[in-house]
Amino acid sequence: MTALPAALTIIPPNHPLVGRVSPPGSKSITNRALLLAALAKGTSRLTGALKSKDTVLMAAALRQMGVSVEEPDATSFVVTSTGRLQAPEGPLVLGNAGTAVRFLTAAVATVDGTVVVDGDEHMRVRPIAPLVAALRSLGIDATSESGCPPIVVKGNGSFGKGRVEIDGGLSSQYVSALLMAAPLGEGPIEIALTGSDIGARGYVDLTIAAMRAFGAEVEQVDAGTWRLQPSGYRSTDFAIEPDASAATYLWGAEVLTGGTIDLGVAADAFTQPDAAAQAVIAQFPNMPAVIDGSQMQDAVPTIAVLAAFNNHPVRFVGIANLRVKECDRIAAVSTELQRIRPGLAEEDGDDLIVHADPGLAGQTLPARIETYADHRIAMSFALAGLRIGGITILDPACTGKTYPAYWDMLAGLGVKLEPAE
Ligand SMILES: O=C(O)C1=C[C@@H](OP(=O)(O)O)[C@@H](O)[C@H](O)C1
Ligand SMILES: C=C(OP(=O)(O)O)C(=O)O
Repeated sequence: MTALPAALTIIPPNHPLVGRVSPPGSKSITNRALLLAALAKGTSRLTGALKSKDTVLMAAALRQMGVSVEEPDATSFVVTSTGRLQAPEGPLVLGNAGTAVRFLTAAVATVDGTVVVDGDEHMRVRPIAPLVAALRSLGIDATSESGCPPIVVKGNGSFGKGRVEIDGGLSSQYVSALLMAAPLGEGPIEIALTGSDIGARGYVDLTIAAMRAFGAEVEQVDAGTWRLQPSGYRSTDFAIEPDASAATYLWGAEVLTGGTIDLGVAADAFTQPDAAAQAVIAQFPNMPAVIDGSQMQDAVPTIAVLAAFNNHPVRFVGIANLRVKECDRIAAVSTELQRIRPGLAEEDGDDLIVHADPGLAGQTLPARIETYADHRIAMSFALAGLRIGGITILDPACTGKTYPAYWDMLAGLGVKLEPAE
């Protein structure tokens, strides 16, 4: 679909969804690899990469800082760098890409000059104060007036040395950001977790794996402490695996329609945390009564929409973090499920309860789903439209953040989509 309409109505298919679909490359790994390649001297070829709003913004920011980022084909980036980022002309404007904003806020401290890291109106309410405080404790002149972007970083060309503490309770991306910048320090840097535990630890594991692939020395001192040597990075060729969060929509479409979709990759071959969702989705329509979403946060909207069709209610716990994603996802999922049918979901503190009703499938319940500029709300509620007639997704183009081909993918599986006002 070239130009997407303001809204799309999904016509429930009268057949199981069957076919072969390759999910796009991982957003998390693509944005790590782009940054690490830019911090390495030489040329790195990244294959299997995601080309979407979040990664295009990261690539553009790196180009602004003097890095050559070429795009020989639809899934590759070729990054050539001196290994240093140069001061950009204007601010780095990064939309609502949490990875780009958080990772670059730390990395630009290695620039000799002033860098403003900014995002759109949604990003400007997503917290970054813990990361700014950690940078300041390393002697870096970083400031954020509101505790959210924009952040002004006045770098002196180095990332400092010594010990830094970080509370990753609101976002694991703060920890990943410090880890990736640390090999550019003046000396060894120790990063220690403090306060609340980090949300999804699997993202830190992804970070460390990517850093090691680019030649960094990362030593795990204990469960919450890492020691980094000032090794810098080595350019390398790097293959990016498909996106596990994107895969959750395909696993969901399969179980909801009784179909078989071949992703070309087994669930246990992913290294991303959201792959854990497959084992839960595979239990549909008898998914557990309590699901801890803390280690598969981006999959929670997918599983919550499936839960509406489960044989019994589901309580999602460990998901407080979802309130500071692209939107408040606990409120959004609850509100939009209730738009389909009042009483279908409720918030209980920071838990989300979905009151399942297997009888929903096959009904027509017209609902215009508000998506809050959040790709995951659009993609997960589209799944409801596979079994309920009358589901209209507003602003379908918002899936471009991580999955621009989402609607084409559904159409390719035989799902009819009708433009709506
Ligand atoms: O490091 C990453 O790539 C990500 C970490 C998670 O965010 P938080 O660490 O902010 O919870 C996740 O929700 C996001 O989509 C990607
Ligand atoms: C939370 C997400 O993105 P980010 O934090 O990278 O903006 C997401 O993709 O679900």
